[in-house]
Amino acid sequence: MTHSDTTARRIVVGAALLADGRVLAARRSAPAETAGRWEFPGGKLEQGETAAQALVRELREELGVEARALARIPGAWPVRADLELQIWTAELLSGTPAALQDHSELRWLTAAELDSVDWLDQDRFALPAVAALLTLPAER
Ligand SMILES: Nc1nc2c([nH]c(=O)n2[C@H]2C[C@H](O)[C@@H](COP(=O)(O)OP(=O)(O)OP(=O)(O)O)O2)c(=O)[nH]1
Repeated sequence: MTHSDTTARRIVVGAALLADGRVLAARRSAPAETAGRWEFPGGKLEQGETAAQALVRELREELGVEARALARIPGAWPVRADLELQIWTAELLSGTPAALQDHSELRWLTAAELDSVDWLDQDRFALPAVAALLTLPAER
């Protein structure tokens, strides 16, 4: 292990919350540099937390829902020198998402609508994978 491994980036997990062939996009309300841009709701992992646990906690805090992480979308994208974005698909267990904290608007987007909002730069890398998931035929 090198020195840079031991000072590894912190991880921010974004949730691609899927329901009825749509994914939830959230418009950030702060800070000024990113306000108005769209993202997958989520946040930084806290000490000792897995990405799946952080996702559940953040969606509870930010959207007021109970959700479950499903699978990680392959890839990791640098947000800053000390922070990298990972995106997981997730499903709603209960509740209706509301912009309680950190967001000014929520939208459920189909694959065709994914390009209709101004995503944060790093999130754009994950959009083709999200679009592919949204266009899969239903399992049954
Ligand atoms: N949550 C989230 N953050 C993203 C995404 N894409 C992206 O570049 N980011 C950036 C924005 C922020 O610089 C950082 C996450 O910060 P955050 O403010 O959501 O984290 P947090 O809820 O844990 O808040 P805090 O500890 O800083 O108070 O990652 C994304 O899809 N979701």
